[in-house]
Amino acid sequence: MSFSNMPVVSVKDTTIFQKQHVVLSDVFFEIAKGEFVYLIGRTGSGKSSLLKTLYADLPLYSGDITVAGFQLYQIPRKTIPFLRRKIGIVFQDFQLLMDRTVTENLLFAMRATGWKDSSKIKQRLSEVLLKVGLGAAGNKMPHQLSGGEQQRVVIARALINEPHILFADEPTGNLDPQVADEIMEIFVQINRSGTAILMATHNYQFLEKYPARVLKCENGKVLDSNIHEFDYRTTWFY
Ligand SMILES: Nc1ncnc2c1ncn2[C@@H]1O[C@H](COP(=O)(O)OP(=O)(O)OP(=O)(O)O)[C@@H](O)[C@H]1O
Repeated sequence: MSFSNMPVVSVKDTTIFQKQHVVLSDVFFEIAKGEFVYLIGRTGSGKSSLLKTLYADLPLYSGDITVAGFQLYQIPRKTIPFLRRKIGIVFQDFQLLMDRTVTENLLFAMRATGWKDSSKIKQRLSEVLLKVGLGAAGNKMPHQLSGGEQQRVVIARALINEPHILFADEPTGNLDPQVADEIMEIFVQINRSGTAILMATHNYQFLEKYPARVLKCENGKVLDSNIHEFDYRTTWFY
């Protein structure tokens, strides 16, 4: 298989742990380049633990995971920043530096990931801000922005290095429904331009409005709508 056909995420025979506690076992799935996949399941079912393992925030003790070409089993600590440059991460809580402007927040992430050329930095800054509909907000402080706008900045930050995949952990969990919808629309646009997305969500309206493959954490396993038949609506309680 040539590298260009390789899945962006490949998980084989993996166990997901929180400390010594097994959260998920026998996990197998792949995510193709440019694919959009939802991650659902009741609270405590293991969605965040799975995502954290995929972006190497939790160690992989058992199984075989490759993300954006990086093997995660025993990945050296010094390699993790290079993995993180190939992926984007968006959380529910916005995690911006509150004492810095939007531009400074993005610059901080760019410098941390090796950007040096000031004209390229300027160009990429305006590209990512435009992508999230914040072309004019560069000089604002986070507290001058709404929750939805702050989340847009986080998405812009996650896009800086043209990630192969975005991992989003309930990215609209703190937003009201209208704003959540606008943020979801941004993810859809990002996906249409070729970036794979794995999004944990409790918002089943997204699944109805933007149908896509679903991975579901349930009873310590991960079910895959490509393989298993399940109706997410009848089990959507948490
Ligand atoms: N830091 C931690 N230390 C120990 N156990 C943890 C930790 N974080 C989560 N867990 C446990 O791991 C299991 C899975 O939790 P996880 O946060 O992955 O679920 P989740 O599906 O993302 O839930 P939610 O929808 O509420 O975000 C739960 O039993 C939880 O109590």
